Amino acid sequence: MAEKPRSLETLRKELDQLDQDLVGLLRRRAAIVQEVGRSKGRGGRGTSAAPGAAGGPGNGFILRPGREAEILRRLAQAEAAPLENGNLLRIFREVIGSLYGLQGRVRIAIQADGDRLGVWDVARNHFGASAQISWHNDPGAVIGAVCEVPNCVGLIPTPDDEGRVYWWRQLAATAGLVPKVIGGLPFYAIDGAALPRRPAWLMVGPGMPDPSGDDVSLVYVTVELEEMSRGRFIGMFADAGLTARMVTATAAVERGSDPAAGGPRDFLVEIDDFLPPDDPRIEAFRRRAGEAVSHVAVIGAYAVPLGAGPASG
Ligand SMILES: C=C(O[C@@H]1C=C(C(=O)O)C=C[C@H]1O)C(=O)O
Repeated sequence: MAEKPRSLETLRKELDQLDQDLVGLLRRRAAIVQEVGRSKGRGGRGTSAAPGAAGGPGNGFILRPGREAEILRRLAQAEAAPLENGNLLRIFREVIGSLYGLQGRVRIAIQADGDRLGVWDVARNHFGASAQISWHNDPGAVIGAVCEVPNCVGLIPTPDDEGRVYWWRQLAATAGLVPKVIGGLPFYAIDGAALPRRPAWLMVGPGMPDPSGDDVSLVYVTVELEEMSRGRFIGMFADAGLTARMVTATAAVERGSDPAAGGPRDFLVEIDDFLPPDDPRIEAFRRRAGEAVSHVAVIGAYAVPLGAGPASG
């Protein structure tokens, strides 16, 4: 005999009970997040990050995109049907974002001088509806906010060959508080669409990020040779055991020299792997390049977005 369909009243009672159960689980999660916050405040990092990681050891920077990427990757594998996976991820992003406040106040500084709607959506889908967003006209202002405002994360469009604002050079400075790239957005797509491997926006924070297990590092190099083809440059990384791709390079004119005269240029490359600043392969690259390069610096890393296609270029 077929089971008698349950009445609307019974089904709703069951939903009410499940909602109560979910609240109980969220309360438990919130209590643990508070404890993590206290541990960071005591100087514990609560993560297995490299020295010099986000905020510097003991600084207690709240937001750890590497750890969050790990969480989301695990959830993306969870059996959620009939709930769609993108919606599950969105719910958990809201859970994570709404609990930041238990550790302290997180702020998001975004560089957007034109259309704000797209990046607003990206930021809200990631940091949640309670995200405190401020807008800035140029990357320098975003980097300034990251340096001055506690627990502030910057969002700046990923550099490309079109851009003529070389803000990423600031991340290779050798003195003072030097912000680093700590992640990229969007990290997931609610509708399950394929995301580009190189995210459209870079997250900037006050120190090196935590590794997430599948990362791309960004490396800054000043090239002294006038004649340095991109191919030869990338080949020197390969000789050091690193898979590098060119992101962009400064124009000679930006460096205040005569473009016709050539001269040193700053290159931004990305490398498949998480590179701590003292990775021996960076030292190997430096030795291999010799006098051709004068300054090499890891300026951060981002977690490869969920479901991103293979690297190109
Ligand atoms: C709880 C932590 O702080 C933040 C909140 C997280 C969470 O809610 O799971 C994860 C990483 C951090 O951005 C942590 O560092 O583990």
